Amino acid sequence: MRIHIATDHAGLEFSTTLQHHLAGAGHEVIDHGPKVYDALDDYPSFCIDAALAVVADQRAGVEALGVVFGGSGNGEQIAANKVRGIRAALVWNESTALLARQHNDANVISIGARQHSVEEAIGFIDAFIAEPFSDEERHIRRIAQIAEYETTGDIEDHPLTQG
Ligand SMILES: O=C[C@H](O)[C@H](O)[C@H](O)COP(=O)(O)O
Repeated sequence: MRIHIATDHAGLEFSTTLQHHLAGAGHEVIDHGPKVYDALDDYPSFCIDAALAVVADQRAGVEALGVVFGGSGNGEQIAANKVRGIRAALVWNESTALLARQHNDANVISIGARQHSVEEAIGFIDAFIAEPFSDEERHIRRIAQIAEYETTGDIEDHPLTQG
């Protein structure tokens, strides 16, 4: 699996540990920055670059996911979700990591590096990467509705459906 990583100053130390961990697990890790510590750096460009790379890889048929993190993970998730085709999930425990894949087919995980120990966060990321999408019809339908809005700027009224 190719894993695109981005953070900001709040997650830089964690990023180094995480990259070693993922590479050791056999993943191809691509670091979208930052490369050096700057307490005044801004997360959007790093996270958007990583998200664009995930979408480009997936469109080309390459198995790829993204990992973004900062102090809270909130801004990083917001930035990644601005990229068309990205479904970035803010994850804070193992259950949300698994559900992000099972229900949402999330292709980016966002984590608050100031909210967890490195070991805890690595556990969430490993769980996220290993978990497949459920492929269940109701989840496919809901993801398609989000994509419909993303593509057309419009969303039909979808009547309540069983499932
Ligand atoms: O949502 C944004 C992230 O949590 C940032 O990592 C955070 O806002 C950075 O905070 P500061 O600039 O105070 O270190």
